[in-house]
Amino acid sequence: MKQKETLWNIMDNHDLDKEEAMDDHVMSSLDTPLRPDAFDLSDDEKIAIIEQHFHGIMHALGLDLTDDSLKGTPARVAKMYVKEIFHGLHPDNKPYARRFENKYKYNKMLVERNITVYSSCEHHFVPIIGKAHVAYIPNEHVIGLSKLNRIVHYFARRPQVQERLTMQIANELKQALKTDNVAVLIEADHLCVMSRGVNDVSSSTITAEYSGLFEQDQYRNEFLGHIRTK
Ligand SMILES: Nc1nc2c(ncn2[C@@H]2O[C@H](COP(=O)(O)OP(=O)(O)OP(=O)(O)O)[C@@H](O)[C@H]2O)c(=O)[nH]1
Ligand SMILES: [Zn+2]
Repeated sequence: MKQKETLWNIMDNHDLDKEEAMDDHVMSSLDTPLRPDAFDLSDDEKIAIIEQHFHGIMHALGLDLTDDSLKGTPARVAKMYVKEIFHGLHPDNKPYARRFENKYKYNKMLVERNITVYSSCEHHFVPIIGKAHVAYIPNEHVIGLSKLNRIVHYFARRPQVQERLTMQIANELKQALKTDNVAVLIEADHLCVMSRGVNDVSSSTITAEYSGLFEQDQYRNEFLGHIRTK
């Protein structure tokens, strides 16, 4: 049972029947790679372990951890990881997007653009900073505007690659809105490209996912037109 609960916990799909989901669940490439025991520890237990390890990293770098300014850093970093920048690893922190009936029968495109993306590159653990633009064409349901931002923020607050972040957001929107008519475009700067390695401060990365009606040029172009308008 413990194992089953854990499998359920790592799933991002809140719409599936729980038992059915547990029976059917196979890790897909869309899932953030997590161990089955990922949620066996409490946040406080995780913070204590990370603090200890980060202390070790700073020590190995030769830093004096008795220094006033440095001594609190391991605890600060640990708390920041668990409670802030990797907050979206835990399904309990997933935003709940209540569906409302599409009473007005609005059947055109809704675009939420320039949603701030603060994420972390899973290869180097440095920031990815950018903007997400999301759109949908409703069927029977709509959700609150802020939930679109919250869904982006939730998936961004994980170690990520931009492609998977894009797909996870698109997938969640499809489930939350009960429609395939979803578009997600992310433009972002990767600090791992800008501040180290290839040291290119002028390049940026664009990823996009289009499904349902957005696979058609007409809708895709309308979406791209909206996000380009100032
Ligand atoms: N596809 C993809 N690659 C990413 C993303 N973020 C970082 N990377 C790349 O992941 C790769 C990791 O490759 P490695 O060769 O193992 O890392 P590295 O030696 O630090 O590579 P350099 O950055 O080229 O110095 C790098 O090319 C990064 O630019 C992302 O969101 N998507
Ligand atoms: Zn990186």
